[in-house]
Amino acid sequence: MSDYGSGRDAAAQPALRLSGLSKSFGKPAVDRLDLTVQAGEFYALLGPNGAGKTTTLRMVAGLLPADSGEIGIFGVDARRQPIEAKRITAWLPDEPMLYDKLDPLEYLEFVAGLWGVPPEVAQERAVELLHVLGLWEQRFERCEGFSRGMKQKVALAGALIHNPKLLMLDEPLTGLDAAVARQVKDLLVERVRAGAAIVLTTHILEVAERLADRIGIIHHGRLIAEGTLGELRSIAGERHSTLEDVFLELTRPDAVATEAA
Ligand SMILES: Nc1ncnc2c1ncn2[C@@H]1O[C@H](COP(=O)(O)OP(=O)(O)OP(=O)(O)O)[C@@H](O)[C@H]1O
Repeated sequence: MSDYGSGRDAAAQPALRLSGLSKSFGKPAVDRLDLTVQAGEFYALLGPNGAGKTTTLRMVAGLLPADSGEIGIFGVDARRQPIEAKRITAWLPDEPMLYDKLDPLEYLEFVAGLWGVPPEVAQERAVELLHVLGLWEQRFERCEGFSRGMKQKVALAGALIHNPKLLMLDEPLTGLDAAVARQVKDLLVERVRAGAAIVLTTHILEVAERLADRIGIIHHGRLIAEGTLGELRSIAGERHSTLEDVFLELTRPDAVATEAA
């Protein structure tokens, strides 16, 4: 059974449904974006620099007000019920901020407190996350002395401490060495298997190719293609065999928008 099921209504709803989501900073950054991700699905959101990925994730996480459109998270209207939506959503920014004077255990205790997680539950989850992410030995060391990858793992643990059902992860694997990246990937796959949904942005196309159930390509704030790797290959044309080929074909400046646009 799913670890995340909380009644029939939540189970029947997509984990994330964006409809006509828009945000402009003078010019459109996200432009009438429609996107649906199901529970138990690993979704990779790809796009060139400045395509609108981070802006999209920040709106879903409730950190940036949308200009228009709808954001549904397991049936919760995130624009009208932001607190309820945040309770079930994790947000990992591309450059996470930690409280450097805290050690990982203290940090997780602090974050769990913000979410109102009961201390005994928080303690159990913190122990598990620190073990899974290979941070147990460093649990009493201040984060200020940590490498970037270690800080990234502490931030990820913090993002997961309230057992969110939807994980919005902005470049979670960038800059991690192979061993650390493997730990993080394994943890994410395990969460998806347990019924959570993940939306992950990455410029590492191999990550999307290997992990994602579906891939969306965003360009100029619009979803220009979406599907499994096989489906994207047929959209781009059969001669494009790798995701890199497909991505470069679909996002080249003179490419014609596809059916997903
Ligand atoms: N706070 C802001 N103020 C003004 N413009 C912004 C702001 N945030 C994003 N933008 C603009 O919105 C567009 C989309 O940016 P966004 O950060 O969402 O892209 P991205 O796909 O995440 O890019 P990258 O892959 O480089 O991280 C860009 O043109 C960017 O300059």
